[in-house]
Amino acid sequence: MSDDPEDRMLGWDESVFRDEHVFEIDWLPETFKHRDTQMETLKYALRPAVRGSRPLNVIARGPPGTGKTTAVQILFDELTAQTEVKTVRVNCQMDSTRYAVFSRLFAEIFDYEPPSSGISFKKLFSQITDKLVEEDEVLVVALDDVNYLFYESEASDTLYSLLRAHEAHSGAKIGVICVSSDLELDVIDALDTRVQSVFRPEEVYFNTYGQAEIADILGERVERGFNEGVVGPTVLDRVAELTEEQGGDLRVGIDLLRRAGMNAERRASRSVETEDVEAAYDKSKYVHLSRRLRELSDSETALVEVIAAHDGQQAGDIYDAFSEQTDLGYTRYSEIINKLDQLDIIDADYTNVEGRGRSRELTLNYDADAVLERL
Ligand SMILES: Nc1ncnc2c1ncn2[C@@H]1O[C@H](COP(=O)(O)OP(=O)(O)OP(=O)(O)O)[C@@H](O)[C@H]1O
Repeated sequence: MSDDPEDRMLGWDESVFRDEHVFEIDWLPETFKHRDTQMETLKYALRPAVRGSRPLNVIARGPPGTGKTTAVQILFDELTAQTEVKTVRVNCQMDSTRYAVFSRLFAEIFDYEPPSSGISFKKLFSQITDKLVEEDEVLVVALDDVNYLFYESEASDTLYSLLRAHEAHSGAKIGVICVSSDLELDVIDALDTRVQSVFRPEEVYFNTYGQAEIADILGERVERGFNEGVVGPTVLDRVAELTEEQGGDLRVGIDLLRRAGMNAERRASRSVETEDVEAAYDKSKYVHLSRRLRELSDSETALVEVIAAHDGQQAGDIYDAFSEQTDLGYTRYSEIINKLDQLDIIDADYTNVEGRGRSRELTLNYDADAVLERL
């Protein structure tokens, strides 16, 4: 083996990382900086629950990766540890219908799944509310990524049932926190009027972090995640800068740090340099895309694949290619297009086509290879 340190490999027991877990997506930060105002409003809204009353409802909005889920998680952990309030966070990407949301509530409240043979929604609903009344419990439900309920046209029914629970079953006390990262979606406006008349939420906005805030927040991860002196201020600033360029989603920064650390180890270096960050950026900048693609159904994934192969073509022509693979009708096809458009995976803009009137042109918002690699 050569003596050149560049050619050396790090031993198994040598690492730039002190604790790699802090770069995992579900790691809950110990300090939650730059979110005091948002946390105060959330606490204000939830305080009645601690006194045994129905809390205020909340809409928490803001771009991806600005700490909305973390805020809810921290508050829910506190409520569970210190009070009698029951809390459930529903991930609406996974549970995107009213029935699925209530099945999740059932499972969390009873500690076992509802019968797999299926029971009517009415029964599911009344078992949950009966139990809350019986135990005199207040339930706070966070509908995380609530925008997915809108994409499936399930939002109004779901919220209506949750918000009217106290009337339908006298005394059931439920508060709702709607979390949305779709800034183009006006949650209240998009609900049926019957829901609007009972939904007057407090609004909490999670603004994008600035570069200095990003560096400050990521600094904590660096301290906990890397050994001392591995990541210097120049590297941290570059990570913060690139994260801001990608819309300020902290996930990009966290992923960049981890990948840069791995790149440094590959070079057998004990410190992370900006070149390791630059090399990681090509992968890290796609964290949004990976996350969105991961949650798609089989037919949605199939359509993304077809669009990748026919990027920029008209919706009608792409449907011809798509229908060779699936037996979905044009209506469902259009719904999937709308969803992919709302998720920013594609653009579906109307254009005038000679002799055919107005038609939608479907283009991927990302490099086709980057998309296909992640499906
Ligand atoms: N102020 C903060 N301090 C420390 N870590 C943070 C902070 N804000 C966000 N994070 C971290 O950034 C990542 C993304 O945060 P989170 O999931 O809460 O964002 P979000 O706004 O809910 O995103 P989305 O809308 O895409 O679901 C998480 O790993 C979280 O720990």
